[in-house]
Amino acid sequence: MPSHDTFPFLKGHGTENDFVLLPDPDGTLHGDLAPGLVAALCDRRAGLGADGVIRVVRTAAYDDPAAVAVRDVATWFMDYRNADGSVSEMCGNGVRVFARYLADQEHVPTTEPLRVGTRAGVKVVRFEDDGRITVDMGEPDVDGETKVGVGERTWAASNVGMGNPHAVAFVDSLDDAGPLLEAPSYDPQVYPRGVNVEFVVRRGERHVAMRVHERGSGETRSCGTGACAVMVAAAVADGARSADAPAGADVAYRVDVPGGELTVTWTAGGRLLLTGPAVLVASGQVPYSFAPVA
Ligand SMILES: N[C@@H](CCC[C@H](N)C(=O)O)C(=O)O
Repeated sequence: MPSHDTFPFLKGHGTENDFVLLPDPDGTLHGDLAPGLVAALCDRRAGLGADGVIRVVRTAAYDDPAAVAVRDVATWFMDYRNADGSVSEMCGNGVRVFARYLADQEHVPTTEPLRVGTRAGVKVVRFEDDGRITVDMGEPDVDGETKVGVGERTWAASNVGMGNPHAVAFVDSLDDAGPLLEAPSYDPQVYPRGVNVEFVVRRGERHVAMRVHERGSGETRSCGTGACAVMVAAAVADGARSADAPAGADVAYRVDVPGGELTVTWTAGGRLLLTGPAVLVASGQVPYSFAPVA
């Protein structure tokens, strides 16, 4: 039962990339959203368990420059935090779950495009007739080759920016990267703020499968920005699109992740559209006494 001793939460996921949502329309939780609280909420044994926390706040109620900058065009801002409490610019699965929350709980219309503020700019969301959600993820930043490693093994990787950083490595088998209990190694000069690393195999024509180790969260069951980065690396490697001259016909890839299936379309105009499911699974109240003191 809601009370001033508790704050509300919801739990949701997109292809099993799971999130704790904290409805905070008036921005009253901001001061309390310390990294320690985020990490405690995401703890799978002692907390609610999640890959990240998404605070749902009105742009008008948040003084982050990214929210202030988009107040004229977006009512809502996705304040995304990784499971370790760190801040990220963007989350492709999270923004679909965020949109699902707004539709179900805040009654935003699903018949027209929804503009969501994020630290990577405004994302336009469309609700599909089949229940899936499509997000215009913008134009990728394709920035050459780098290297990633796990233990003794290293792989060439494509550096693809999706608002957040990604390194995409094609491997012979998804098992090659091992259990991914630790973050893969990467070049800190290329990625001074860390990186999300995707391992990819081909499954067929315009069909790939991936695993991901997410910056700040470890191995997860899916990553929407990661699926976009993987699609871009695959389309460029296949000659389906060129990194330098992305204009052409729309190209769509199916991207399998451990938690399901995503579709990424690289439009003729050079933008990436990410389509996939988004569900809310639970809601409840967290006692303020749960919050760690430090
Ligand atoms: N799972 C997300 C990405 C979340 C942020 C990422 N870990 C980062 O630090 O950049 C997605 O679906 O895109």
